[in-house]
Amino acid sequence: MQQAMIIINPSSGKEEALEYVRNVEDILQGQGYAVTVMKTAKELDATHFCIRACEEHYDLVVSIGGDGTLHETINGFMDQPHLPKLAVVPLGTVNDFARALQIPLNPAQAIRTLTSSRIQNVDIGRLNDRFFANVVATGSLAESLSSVSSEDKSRLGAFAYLKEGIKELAGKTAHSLTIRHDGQTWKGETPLFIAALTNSVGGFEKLAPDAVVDDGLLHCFIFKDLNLLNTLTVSLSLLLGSLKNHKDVIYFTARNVSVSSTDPVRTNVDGEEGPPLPLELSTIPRHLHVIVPEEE
Ligand SMILES: Nc1ncnc2c1ncn2[C@@H]1O[C@H](COP(=O)(O)OP(=O)(O)OP(=O)(O)O)[C@@H](O)[C@H]1O
Repeated sequence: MQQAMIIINPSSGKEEALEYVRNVEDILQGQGYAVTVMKTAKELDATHFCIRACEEHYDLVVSIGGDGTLHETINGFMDQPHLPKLAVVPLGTVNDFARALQIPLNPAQAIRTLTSSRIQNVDIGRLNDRFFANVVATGSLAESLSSVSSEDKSRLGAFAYLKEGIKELAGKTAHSLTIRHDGQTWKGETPLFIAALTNSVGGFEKLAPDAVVDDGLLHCFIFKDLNLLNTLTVSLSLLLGSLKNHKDVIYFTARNVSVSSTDPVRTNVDGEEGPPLPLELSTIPRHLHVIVPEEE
């Protein structure tokens, strides 16, 4: 019999996660799976549960929660010879991974995706000794992103990040970063560096419109300068999907990127606070096997 593990964060979204578990169990049992439900109680539980699913040769892991739960879940896949398929029921406020894969943001509809026979192979990102699913950001603006409140994210969606960013611009100076890729080195002051695996970052689905989930590439943006005036034009470019053409933005793609600084600089990884610099970033192409909706 095939085995499925449901990893659920009961605190995700508006604490409505548990309502959906019965539904997911019914669908999986209807497909012939023996189902194990694992509820997270604290940080890293999802990683430990997923490691167990790999070691015990589960066929499927279903992550029910926000991007934070998904991030912890995929880190359970690290260095595992057996990888179960992955399914996602998004319950967070941003849900970049689901957006990038056209998994419905409505949980009831996302659950119906579990009956799909379509598997999408998806790149995973490596950051030092851990994985990421969507994005790594660093610089003084990225530091402020970790402090965006859940209330603001629920109320304002992606614009919560713009609000926090604009507030931050008034107060802080840019850090000096060294960014290396493909034999090239960029050195300079920047308030924000972003490396995205998918098109959707912070809920902005057009931030990296050229990013395809299985292109094996990091889509990187260096913001050369963000004063209050050009932030307006950068924001407009962000909404229109033309950020890479903005005069104050450097865009490049790479398979390997390193970022360092002489300053102590923090990072934001998949929407949560990440490790401090230095960073070694790379991709593992098509490493995840994700259940996605059937093509229309
Ligand atoms: N039972 C729990 N109670 C509180 N926090 C938990 C629990 N289980 C896991 N966590 C932590 O909650 C963090 C955030 O979870 P997640 O991102 O899934 O939900 P969210 O905060 O609702 O989503 P979003 O960030 O999109 O708003 C996880 O990274 C995890 O460490």
